[in-house]
Amino acid sequence: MQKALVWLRRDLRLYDNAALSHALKEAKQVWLTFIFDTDILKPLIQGELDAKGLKHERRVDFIWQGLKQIDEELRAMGGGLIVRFGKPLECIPQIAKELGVDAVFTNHDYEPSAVARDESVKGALEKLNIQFAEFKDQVIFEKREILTNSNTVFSIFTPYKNNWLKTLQEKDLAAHECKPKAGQFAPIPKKLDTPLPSLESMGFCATGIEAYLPPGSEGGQAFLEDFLSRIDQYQIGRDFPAIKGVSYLSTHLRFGMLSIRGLVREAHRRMLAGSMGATIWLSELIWRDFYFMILANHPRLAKGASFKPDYDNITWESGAHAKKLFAAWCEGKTGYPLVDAAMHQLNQSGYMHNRLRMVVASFLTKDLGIDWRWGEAYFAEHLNDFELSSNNGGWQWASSSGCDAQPYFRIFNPITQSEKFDSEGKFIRRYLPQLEKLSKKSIHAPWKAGHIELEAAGVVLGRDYALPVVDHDEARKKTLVRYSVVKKVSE
Ligand SMILES: Cc1cc2nc3c(=O)[nH]c(=O)nc-3n(C[C@H](O)[C@H](O)[C@H](O)COP(=O)(O)OP(=O)(O)OC[C@H]3O[C@@H](n4cnc5c(N)ncnc54)[C@H](O)[C@@H]3O)c2cc1C
Repeated sequence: MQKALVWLRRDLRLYDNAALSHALKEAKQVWLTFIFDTDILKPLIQGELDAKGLKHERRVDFIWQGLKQIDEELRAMGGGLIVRFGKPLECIPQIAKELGVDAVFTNHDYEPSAVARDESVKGALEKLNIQFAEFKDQVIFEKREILTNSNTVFSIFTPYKNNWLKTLQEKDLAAHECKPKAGQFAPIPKKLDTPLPSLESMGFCATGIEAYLPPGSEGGQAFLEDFLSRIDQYQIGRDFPAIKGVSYLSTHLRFGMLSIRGLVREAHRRMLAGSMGATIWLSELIWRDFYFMILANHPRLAKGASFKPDYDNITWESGAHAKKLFAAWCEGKTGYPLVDAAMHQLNQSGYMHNRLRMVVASFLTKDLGIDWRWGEAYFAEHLNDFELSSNNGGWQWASSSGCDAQPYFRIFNPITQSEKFDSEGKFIRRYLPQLEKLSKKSIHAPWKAGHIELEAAGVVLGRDYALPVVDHDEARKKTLVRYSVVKKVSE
């Protein structure tokens, strides 16, 4: 093949990239492109805007900085990245035609809307006699590669994981070599060689995300190295949000700035060498594959369906009261410090620790009685690492409607969760400085503290910090009644 175009989407790296590797093997000249999709980005420009009318959107900034790195790397090798702000269905065939390529190479995306987009782009390219070649890249095993003995897809994690581990071979983890020959990254023809569209020109402002989340493969690699020095203790620290126990790699993984094969290779090797931390971490990476597999096989989940249809019979709170409770949850004003600190972490940084995602999701659905879909949508808007498959999986796990979810009668107590996983209140103090002076006993439930302690700590409840919006014990009883419809339907 003479010429190929690689279309980058959620695989923003120039190493161990399946589509790029195949293109470099098959074509004499290779170009790369990325499209800032107006169908995805335009709806984001709403709500609060800055004085220039620009949206503060960390993910767009993070992607933009990652692309800048790729462009610089490619230019150093004689090529460059062709970046457009438009509709892929129009841009990809147009660029492919102008370059005169024989094929467009890309990696699989499993979200139903992306699958539909790729089908249309493929159709448009076919009309131009241009091949569309797709590859597995962002997971180890996809779609129907891991099946039960009766050839069905798994819906329970542990047997899926066991089968996944049994199936795994060295070739599944081998890196896709991406070594261009001299001149193989072809210079961009003048007509197509426009500068990277600025964030401003697309309606976004710089967010400063790079200060705490260095973008690109370089940033991901630095985070990975830091984590590998701690991985053996992962199982000890991973549940405690105040300590640096987890990898913080989810956003780099989300945008493919790191290769999943590289991460699994590291974890697997260390697991075989006896590291408990690596064993548990590998399990988390398998959860990621699991949820991708679930979404690929159950696309209805992207349309708001409960995995277990019975759960669609639940009547959630509605009306002005529900909206008020939801606003308190979003703004971190529920009066439950661990929940509120977690929501502040999300709002301030775009990240929330896994333990806290479980706590706040349980609180929203089982303490406030609010539909998990509201929480799912809020996370989708605010998480830097937002991934439809894992987010949906996580919310349906917490609300009990998901595959392999926690039983509906298991209701996290936000106070005991706080006492157990933030016993000193260090995480709470970081995000709720107004509670800083409360004792480690009172900080989990300030309304239980005596007047003297509150006064000494300078806290007036209802002024400096919210009074609890619900009583957990009462909410728990209400939830058991709310979920009883599920029990009745299932019986
Ligand atoms: C309600 C809810 C919503 C969630 N939404 C998302 C989301 O939108 N995007 C996302 O990547 N994860 C999501 N998760 C899973 C998990 O919370 C994050 O992956 C994790 O907190 C990211 O931090 P980390 O990279 O430090 O994780 P680590 O603990 O270091 O884990 C390493 C990697 O394993 C994967 N992983 C870990 N836990 C899970 C899990 N439970 N399910 C699937 N993959 C997992 C992630 O890719 C993560 O980066 C959600 C969990 C819940 C309960």
